[in-house]
Amino acid sequence: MDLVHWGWNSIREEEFSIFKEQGFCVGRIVSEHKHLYKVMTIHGELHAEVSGKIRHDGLVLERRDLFPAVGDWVLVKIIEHEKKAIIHGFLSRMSKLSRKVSGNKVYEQIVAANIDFVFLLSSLNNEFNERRLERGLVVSWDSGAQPVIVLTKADLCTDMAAKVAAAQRVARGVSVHIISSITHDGIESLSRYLRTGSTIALLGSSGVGKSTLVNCLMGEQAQRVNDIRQDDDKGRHTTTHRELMILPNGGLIIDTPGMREIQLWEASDGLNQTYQDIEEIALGCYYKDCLHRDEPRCAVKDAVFRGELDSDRFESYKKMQSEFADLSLKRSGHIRAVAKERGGQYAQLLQSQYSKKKKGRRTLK
Ligand SMILES: Nc1nc2c(ncn2[C@@H]2O[C@H](COP(=O)(O)OP(=O)(O)OP(=O)(O)O)[C@@H](O)[C@H]2O)c(=O)[nH]1
Ligand SMILES: [Zn+2]
Repeated sequence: MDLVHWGWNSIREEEFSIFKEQGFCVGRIVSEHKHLYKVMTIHGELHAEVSGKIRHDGLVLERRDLFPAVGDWVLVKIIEHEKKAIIHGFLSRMSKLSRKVSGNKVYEQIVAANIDFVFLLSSLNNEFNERRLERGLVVSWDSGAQPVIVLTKADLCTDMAAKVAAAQRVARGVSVHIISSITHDGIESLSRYLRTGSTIALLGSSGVGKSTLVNCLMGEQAQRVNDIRQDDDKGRHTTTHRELMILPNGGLIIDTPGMREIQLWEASDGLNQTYQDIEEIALGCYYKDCLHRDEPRCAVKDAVFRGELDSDRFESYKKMQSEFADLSLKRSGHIRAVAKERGGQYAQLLQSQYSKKKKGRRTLK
């Protein structure tokens, strides 16, 4: 098995060399289900579980970021006679698509790691929504990967020009592709991203056509099997299909269930990158830390008033700004609660997990 097709390169090799000396084998997570993994290694695909230490630190210390995600390069020790592997850690993440876990908990859930491009899918039929595209762009930029807007179901669209213009208004420098996975129109234009070893994650609401696009790109090799039941030595458990797949013409694609809902996790570059126009106008606000709400001499509100900035776009920006502020508050509350319940040491660990992402990122102003 040549891992180059799975995204392995000289930078990874260098990082791995020290672990190699320690007897570790390396592999890439191709699927995950309830902390049971499938890992692609030079020996082929193996079932894997995390080590007791990762499980302990991840669950007891609530360090969810220690669990590997689809796309991660993991360090494993292979148990020959059991045909399985134990994951002891992973190589640094070049990018990660994160969201908040559902419910009241304030944990980061990593849905895909080490991605080069996020294909942000939006269908060109009645579900088309500029505001949703904006949210998707914020999340995509925050991942550290390059977003690409893919407008699907072109064959069902009757007002193409208006919708494409709307998408381009939102895109601001991000490439927009118009495709139909049924007629194959526009599919060829995506080939520039599908280079050997480059990883693409698909992001988009249920029904936008993610699986159909995967099938289309996979061509005749398409083998999307639904969840299957498998017997193994430990009894029956559910395994999922592969979520990281190699495309026949090069490139890898990730399609996981976690990519249906676009949920914010942390304010960082994403908001700035998506709303560069607002950031530029805001340079003219009287107060340096203007939130463009009740402050006097606010250039952004003036621009909306003069009709130079779309008010819906501004509202969507403000809404996400509030959501991020709310998340930040919840995280602080959570850290305080953890400190009270378990002591300062655990709280510090949690704090470091939260602040790790902030490093090197621009704040709003
Ligand atoms: N006409 C047309 N239909 C499409 C196209 N792409 C997808 N569809 C249809 O849209 C429906 C949903 O497509 P899926 O590929 O299952 O959507 P999905 O994004 O994977 O949905 P989830 O798995 O729920 O997240 C299916 O009935 C597809 O046949 C397209 O380009 N044109
Ligand atoms: Zn302002």
